[in-house]
Amino acid sequence: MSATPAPDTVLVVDFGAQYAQLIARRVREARVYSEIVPSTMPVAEMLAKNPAAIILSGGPSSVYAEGAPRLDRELFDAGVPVFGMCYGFQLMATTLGGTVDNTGAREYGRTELHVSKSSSTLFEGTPDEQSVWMSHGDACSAAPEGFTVTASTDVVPVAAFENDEKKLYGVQYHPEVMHSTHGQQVLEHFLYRGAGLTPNWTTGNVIDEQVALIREQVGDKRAICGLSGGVDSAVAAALVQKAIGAQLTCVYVDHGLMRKGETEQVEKDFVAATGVQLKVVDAEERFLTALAGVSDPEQKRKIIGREFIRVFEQAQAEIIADAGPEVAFLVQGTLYPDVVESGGGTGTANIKSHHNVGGLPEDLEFQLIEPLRKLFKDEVRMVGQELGLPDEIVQRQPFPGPGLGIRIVGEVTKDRLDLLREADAIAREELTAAGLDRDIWQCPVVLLADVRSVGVQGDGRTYGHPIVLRPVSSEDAMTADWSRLPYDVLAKISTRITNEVADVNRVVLDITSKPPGTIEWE
Ligand SMILES: Nc1ncnc2c1ncn2[C@@H]1O[C@H](COP(=O)(O)OP(=O)(O)OP(=O)(O)O)[C@@H](O)[C@H]1O
Ligand SMILES: O=c1[nH]c(=O)c2[nH+]cn([C@@H]3O[C@H](COP(=O)(O)O)[C@@H](O)[C@H]3O)c2[nH]1
Ligand SMILES: NC(=O)CC[C@H](N)C(=O)O
Ligand SMILES: [Mg+2]
Repeated sequence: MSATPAPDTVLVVDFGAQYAQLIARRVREARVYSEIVPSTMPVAEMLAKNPAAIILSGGPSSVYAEGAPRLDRELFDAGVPVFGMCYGFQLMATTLGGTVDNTGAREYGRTELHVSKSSSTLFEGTPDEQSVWMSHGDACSAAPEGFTVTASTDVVPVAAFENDEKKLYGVQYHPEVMHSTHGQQVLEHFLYRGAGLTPNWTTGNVIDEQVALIREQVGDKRAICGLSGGVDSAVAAALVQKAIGAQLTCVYVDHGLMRKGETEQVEKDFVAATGVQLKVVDAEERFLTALAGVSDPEQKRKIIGREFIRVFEQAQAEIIADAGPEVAFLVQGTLYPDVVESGGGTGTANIKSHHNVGGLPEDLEFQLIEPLRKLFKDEVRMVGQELGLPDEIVQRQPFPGPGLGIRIVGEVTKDRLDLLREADAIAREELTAAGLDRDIWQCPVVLLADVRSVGVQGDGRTYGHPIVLRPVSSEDAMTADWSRLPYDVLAKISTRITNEVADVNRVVLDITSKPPGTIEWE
């Protein structure tokens, strides 16, 4: 059995850009399949992938500096359409004989672009004056021979160029960010007009392709899937179930770090929607014992990651003991950003150990099945919808695998978890009642267990803990902004938490974007 042929692929070459993933997403939004490769990959290897087009990302280096990442000229002579953005644009310029240096013409942020050739491939049908997002200190002062300059700004004479004959295009700005008002249109012009691609990639293709692959991989063995109630594992499980039906058993680990009502919800919603076999493991004592006395965030994360796998192994043994073929596979809801961040990117720093990637023990007894590892969250939601999962599952806000364990700043204890569960339930209830669930990406509720402050309640002195509300808006959790929630909703949450949750006498709002803050506090 063979899977469907690989779709036309656009390679996004990552020069250490903040936005390489965003570029890949925007290409997919244009319904063309894209993948990210590091700029250290030899050009021959890139071309061997037979890309339909190549996009060169931005990056922090200066093209003229020693040791700056470069590309073999062969890439531009191979007949593959190329679109350079910022550093990629500058690299294309210098490699092909143009001039780039530090002219003092720096631009950061919103900039007015003057389009001089609106009939060009990239700018056709876009206005002569448009807002674009710039972030550069170097500038191109002369385009390579054979290129037409198609746009400028008040400070840079060459802000875009094209060589239609060779299918080479470049812009100094960042068309991938929202603030570039016609960015998506320009990108689509490159893909459809420049590279001649057809917008036909859909998440539907992914389902057929993965179902075929998984059937082939699993054969007549069995698989388990860690099911958290979250979107990723629910969609992964539904996809694998479509492929191998009853050969799949889902395992939900109640590690005592879940929110109020979560276990019941998984049992009710997911089993009702899919009819999947579900094994619920009560592992609260095991996790809380392992976490006793630990307050360092990374240590907590590693302990939780390790205990998860041990529970899956135990479940595996129990399922095998029930008779039937070997349980050889572990299904995970790993997404593309997880994969890129844990090694694919160029020199990305390790900010937090995520329990399901990188944190897996060396002696893992399972082969992994990760059908979503090429997809972004919004695409996973689309796959879920196509698989017929209900909105309550597909549109759920993300909740981290380590659960409330990383929302208690300080040691994790049963009492503190119970307290936080109450506060979290109130916040969620009020946000839902106010109809705000779709407006926010997620709203962590955090207990500062080692902080106390003085309060007055019922004419008496209190010395209680603060609760932090962290509502954020985001597209993919890579960057986020704090949500401007209506004051009356915040007031209601604050009043209810301080009235209803013992030992909490203060509610504070986190108004930090990401960066510099992350979404979770630990
Ligand atoms: N309580 C749990 N029981 C079993 N597996 C879990 C549990 N929590 C997390 N996992 C596993 O870890 C993986 C990663 O968790 P993560 O929170 O990133 O994804 P998710 O919960 O499926 O989706 P979402 O990001 O929407 O919360 C899940 O896909 C799932 O396989
Ligand atoms: O499954 C998970 N395991 C983890 O260890 C983990 N840590 C953070 N998150 C979620 O990831 C997103 C980004 O979070 P941060 O800004 O805190 O890094 C947010 O959506 C977080 O809720 C996790 N999810
Ligand atoms: N964002 C970028 O790609 C910047 C490119 C280059 N480092 C500059 O400053 O001009
Ligand atoms: Mg989750």
